[in-house]
Amino acid sequence: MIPANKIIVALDVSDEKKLHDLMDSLKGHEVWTKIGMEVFYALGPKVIHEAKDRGFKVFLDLKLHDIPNTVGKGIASLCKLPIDMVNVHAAGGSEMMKRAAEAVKASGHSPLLIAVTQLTSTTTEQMNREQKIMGDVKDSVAHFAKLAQDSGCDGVVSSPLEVEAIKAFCGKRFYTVTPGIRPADSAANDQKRITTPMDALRLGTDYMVIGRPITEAANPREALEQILKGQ
Ligand SMILES: O=c1ccn([C@@H]2O[C@H](COP(=O)(O)O)[C@@H](O)[C@H]2O)c(=O)[nH]1
Repeated sequence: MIPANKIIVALDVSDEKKLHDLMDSLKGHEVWTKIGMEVFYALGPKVIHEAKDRGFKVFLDLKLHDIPNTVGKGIASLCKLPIDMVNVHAAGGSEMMKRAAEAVKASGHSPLLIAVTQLTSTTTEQMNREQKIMGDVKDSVAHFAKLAQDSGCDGVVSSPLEVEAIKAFCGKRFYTVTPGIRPADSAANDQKRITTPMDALRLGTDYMVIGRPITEAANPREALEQILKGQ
């Protein structure tokens, strides 16, 4: 069994009716919802209120990555919304993450500040070739996790495959938020560093982010309930 409050459902749609139907289909389960670029850019900040009104915690996943001043002020604006988690890209650097952390603190309601390490769609080979970061992707993730922790973030986004390394490096209380979750019978799509929900749980993830295996299922509620049962 997987505790519902460890699951963050990625509401990656741009159609308003589809969004409402999805949120309604999840009602009654203690899952979080994730508002990402697709839905936020299409429908705007009201979607956060709509998720909160239905009783869901909200992870606003806009992955800010810009100069420190812009990110600090951007995070300050986002913290006026009733969000429970927000994020930046660790590759933006320590000064940028520190400004984001200061903005969260100053906001008074303190959503968790999470930094993206290496996207779960990135392989070691791609990272070596395109980013010119040598070595294994796990080492880069652990490096960015420590940088994020030292800069005042509460946790990181990584694949479940890196959770043990992050916890060893940053301590058990540093949060891990892990997309790249695929039930055994689901397509990987563009995700590269993946595990099943049960393996993510065994590896010690704090929150697992699941999108298409639920949102593109014929019956999203049933798909969620299968995952909760550990199937
Ligand atoms: O490294 C990352 C960071 C964020 N994501 C986001 O998570 C969901 C995953 O959706 P699936 O449909 O389950 O693949 C999506 O919103 C991404 O933007 C990520 O996948 N990897």
